[in-house]
Amino acid sequence: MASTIGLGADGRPVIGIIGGSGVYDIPGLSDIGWRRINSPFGDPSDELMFGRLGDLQLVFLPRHGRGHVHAPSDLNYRANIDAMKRAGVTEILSVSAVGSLKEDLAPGTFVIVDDFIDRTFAREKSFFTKGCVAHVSVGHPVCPRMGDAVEAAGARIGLSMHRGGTYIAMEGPQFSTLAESRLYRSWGASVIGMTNMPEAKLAREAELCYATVAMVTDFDSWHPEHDKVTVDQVIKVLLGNADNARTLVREVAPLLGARRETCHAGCHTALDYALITAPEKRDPALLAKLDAVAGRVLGA
Ligand SMILES: CSC[C@H]1O[C@H](OP(=O)(O)O)[C@H](O)[C@@H]1O
Ligand SMILES: Nc1ncnc2[nH]cnc12
Repeated sequence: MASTIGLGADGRPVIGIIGGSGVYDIPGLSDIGWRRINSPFGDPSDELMFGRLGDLQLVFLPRHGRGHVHAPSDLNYRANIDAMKRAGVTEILSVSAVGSLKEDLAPGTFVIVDDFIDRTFAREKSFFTKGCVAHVSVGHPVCPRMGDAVEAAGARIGLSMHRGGTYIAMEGPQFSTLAESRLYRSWGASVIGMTNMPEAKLAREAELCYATVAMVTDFDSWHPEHDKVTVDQVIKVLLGNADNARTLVREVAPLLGARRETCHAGCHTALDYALITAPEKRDPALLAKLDAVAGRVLGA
């Protein structure tokens, strides 16, 4: 019998969208309702918006809250991912604004990121802390199946897309210095942002597929002809591309929704060999909090 791990109650995927800067809703869905989902890890950024696209269930979370009230370092990434999992989400597509670290990734380009460098340092990065330690693999932090779907959807609607690229996650909220920007370029990173880590790592811990589509809004600080990033410049490019991002989401959802089996890349079984704390030493209070994230392996 086919495994139903990683599918929703109706045997279909439930698509979660985390909208970044400039993406605070997804128009065009039916049966829309905003609902607060409580998480034992704290407050998610906002209520979650539930809606349908045909026969598919979508769940949307504005990463910074409606009205962009939360800074990257203040986001409760654990609560956001836990709430998505509690809402039944099986895969997360992140939409993010980024600076470009490469000449050929001009503002307006959509990059289907396939790797990350995590330079953040002031955030909770794991669900698995004292009393239930786990180490998941993030060697391939992005779900390749989702990347294929985003690429196909982008081609269908004629978006300027680039498949592959490393996203460097910085702490922020200030943009990079010239020396930092040059350093990241020397490391071969393609784009820079402040939010996708630890989000992607936590999604993996929660056994959710994760992919990000990064909208280039600026050339960060390294470019001799564009040597300063400003929010108004970022917003201008964002507003010009937000509709494209929303169209992309509506186009990619049915492709993701076609799956009827557990993700072949292993995202939905990431915890199979990850727990290391001896069962008799596990902290019952932490185990209770992990009911959604790790219920499959903890038997909750
Ligand atoms: C408004 S520019 C800086 C801001 O935009 C990006 O956020 P997101 O990934 O949520 O689109 C970047 O990481 C910063 O948080
Ligand atoms: N240059 C940049 N650095 C970090 N985050 C960003 N988001 C958009 N542009 C950015």
